[in-house]
Amino acid sequence: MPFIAIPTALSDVLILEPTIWTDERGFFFESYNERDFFSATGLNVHFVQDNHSRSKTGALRGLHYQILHPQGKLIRAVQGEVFDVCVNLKKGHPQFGMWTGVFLSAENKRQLWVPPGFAHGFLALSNETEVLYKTTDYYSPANERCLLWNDPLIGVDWPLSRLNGSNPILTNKDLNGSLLSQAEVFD
Ligand SMILES: Cc1cn([C@H]2C[C@H](O)[C@@H](COP(=O)(O)OP(=O)(O)O[C@H]3O[C@@H](C)C(=O)[C@@H](O)[C@H]3O)O2)c(=O)[nH]c1=O
Repeated sequence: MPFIAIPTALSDVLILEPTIWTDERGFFFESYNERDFFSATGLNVHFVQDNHSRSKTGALRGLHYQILHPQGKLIRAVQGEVFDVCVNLKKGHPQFGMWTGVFLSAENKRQLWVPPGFAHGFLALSNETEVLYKTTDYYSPANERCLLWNDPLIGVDWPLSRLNGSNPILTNKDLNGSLLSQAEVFD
């Protein structure tokens, strides 16, 4: 099996762990394979966009989602490490408002599958952290929404102790995210 799917605390959110082939030259692995993704998840997804961002230690991006054009995301770090978080925003779902977080790093090569219907964000834990992710729908600025990263009602346990006393670095958009109680969510 080229990769294994590991469940998380949130239903439908999966950690994918690839098989790594190493030899004297270095390593090789299939970072994405549509057929194996289907075998492991039962999902027939179609990715239409790849994104790549670089972040400094302490950069916190999120928690983002798109209404009307929700995106499923397959996320991995190719340099450094992130704490990657998602929050279930499906109205009426038993896990509505619940979060899970996973460390993704260039070293562990883990990927996180975040289905449509979730807000997503990450905290960079090393300088020059590079994150790549595939999305199932296109960027749609008009539908972009931001959930407040530190909404006490959600209570994400960000590993801020890893920042050695510094505050997370956030954009104005992210500093002004909505509280869950006021956020637009998915029907
Ligand atoms: C997300 C995105 C941004 N942009 C542009 C808009 C803006 O000028 C610039 C930076 O955008 P942002 O500040 O929104 O980038 P960022 O904060 O990295 O946004 C991303 O955060 C993570 C957590 C996600 O889950 C993504 O879906 C996305 O929302 O890039 C695109 O052209 N296409 C895109 O798909």
